[in-house]
Amino acid sequence: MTDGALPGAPKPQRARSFALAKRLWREQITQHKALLAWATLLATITAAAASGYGVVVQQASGLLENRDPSVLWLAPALILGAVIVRSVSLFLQNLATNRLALAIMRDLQIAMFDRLITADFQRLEREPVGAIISRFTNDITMLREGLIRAANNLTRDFLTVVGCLIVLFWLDWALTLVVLAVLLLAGHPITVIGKAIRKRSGDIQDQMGDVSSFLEEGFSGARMIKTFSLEDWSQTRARGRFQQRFELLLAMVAQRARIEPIMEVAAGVALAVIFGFAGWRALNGATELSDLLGFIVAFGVMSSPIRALASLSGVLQEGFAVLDRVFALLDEQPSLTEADDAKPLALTGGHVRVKDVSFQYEPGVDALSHITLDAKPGETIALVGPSGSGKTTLLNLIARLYDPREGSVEIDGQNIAQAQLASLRRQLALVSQEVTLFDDTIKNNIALGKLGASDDEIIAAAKAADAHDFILGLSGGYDTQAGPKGSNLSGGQRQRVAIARAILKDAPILLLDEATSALDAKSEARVQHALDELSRDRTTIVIAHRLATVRKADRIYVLKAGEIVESGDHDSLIQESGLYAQLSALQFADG
Ligand SMILES: Nc1ncnc2c1ncn2[C@@H]1O[C@H](COP(=O)(O)OP(=O)(O)OP(=O)(O)O)[C@@H](O)[C@H]1O
Repeated sequence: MTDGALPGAPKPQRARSFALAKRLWREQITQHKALLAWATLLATITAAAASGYGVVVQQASGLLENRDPSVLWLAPALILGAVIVRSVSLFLQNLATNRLALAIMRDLQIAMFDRLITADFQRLEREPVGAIISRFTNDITMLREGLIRAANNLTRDFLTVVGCLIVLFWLDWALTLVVLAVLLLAGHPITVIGKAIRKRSGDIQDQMGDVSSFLEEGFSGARMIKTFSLEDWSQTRARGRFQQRFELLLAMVAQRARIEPIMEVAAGVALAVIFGFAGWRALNGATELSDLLGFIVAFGVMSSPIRALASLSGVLQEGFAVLDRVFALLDEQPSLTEADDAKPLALTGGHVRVKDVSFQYEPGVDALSHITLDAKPGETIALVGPSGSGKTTLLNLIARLYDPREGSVEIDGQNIAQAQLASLRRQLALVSQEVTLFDDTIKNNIALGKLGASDDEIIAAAKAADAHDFILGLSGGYDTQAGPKGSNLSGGQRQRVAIARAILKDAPILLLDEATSALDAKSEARVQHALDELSRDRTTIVIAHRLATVRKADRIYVLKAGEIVESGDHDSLIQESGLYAQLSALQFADG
């Protein structure tokens, strides 16, 4: 270890920025080679035209000094020529760099979406939806701005500065060295400010994610907030977050605002030096006036891109902070993966066996411990138990949304951890009390059960789910929009649409989380009828809340604190007078 860094220690910021920029270049920017070449060419033309101003002025002044009449047409022509070339190339370059930045943002968004939509369920559950959305909106906007500024400044402005410096050296190398020394002195504080901005920028993006998830939660819980009169409470919470945002952004702006004055002072000092140094030499006859004029014009042209480059360091640091987040997301590895030699699940009847399964969400805390259960083809198995006993977790393990820590889940004798995920999920239909409908037509919502299903198949599924009549009663029939999260439908209607979707899927194994939400008696009867229809001839594992369901079940497993404490049919469990008998007395009292 020559640099004294500890193994595994975070890289210094500069090395990290370099690595991020290199990766962005390799993975994203070079995907658009033609656009990149075009933008660079235009930036070079723009820069050359700008740095040419100094030469034009120097030549024109020389002609004037010699009283050469050609100055009358040559000087304006050269200046106009340079202006026109610069304007046109500036316009085209702006278009090209924006296009490049937008294309990179599009590609990053696609890559982020692909990564997230295929990520583990556990990972998706961990991050609030608002924070995920903020990655696609706020992060990407910041990155786009940074990239456009970088693309413009790093090429055009950097080349302009280089061009001007060449002209300056050509006109007066000694003076140029003095000016450079002044400007380099200003570079140090700007680097320090850039580092501070980078640190804050990461915090700002995290906080934006927090604000977004707060907004998402707040507005999706509008019904609760209104009925509990929680508007004031909500406003207070919102104010706190917006205030925090205000303070974070203000601190950032205060950092950024220091850059301009530093550059202003540096430019002023440089100009003073130019006049002092050059004036002294002009008085001694060592400098021509035309050279001095040319020098001042070239310096003037150079100072605006130098300022832009200085403020760019802040923007770049913000961009790097976001880029860090984006690449960290793209590098996430799913923990739940498909084995290399995974085979499609070959279904013979839909026999589900859970063998000695244990699972933990938090290390050291068993959410499920040594669970063994058996659901033979066509059987209905009921899971019953107090809240938090692990029923939902068990269904999630069967759907392989999580992998068990110990033990295995088998379907028709095949360990699902060794089967191709898509083939496993094809054999399962999950109907949860939390219905997911999209803001699309009812027809399309049902068709998600089997993409490409014919209208006849969709209608048959809706009929079996007892949804056909209510759908026909809607103004647009099957083409009625379900509204955001299905808000145009009633709770019972939403559930029947979800059941129709599961019927259309026609999977041999049904995982059912029975609705506990208060549907009115008529609505509940219809949903129940639809569920009975769905579970016929399928292996059904149901989190049961109704007496009718448990009575009908071939076997009931009673869970308590992640363990199966009793199993058997309704009558035998009642006779045992254990937990089931107690739960049954409480829970199914009405039945
Ligand atoms: N995503 C999670 N992260 C951490 N712990 C979790 C998570 N989901 C559930 N748990 C914990 O695991 C245990 C089992 O939860 P689970 O949701 O499976 O219970 P349940 O029997 O379905 O409860 P309910 O009937 O109330 O829906 C609980 O103690 C719960 O707090």
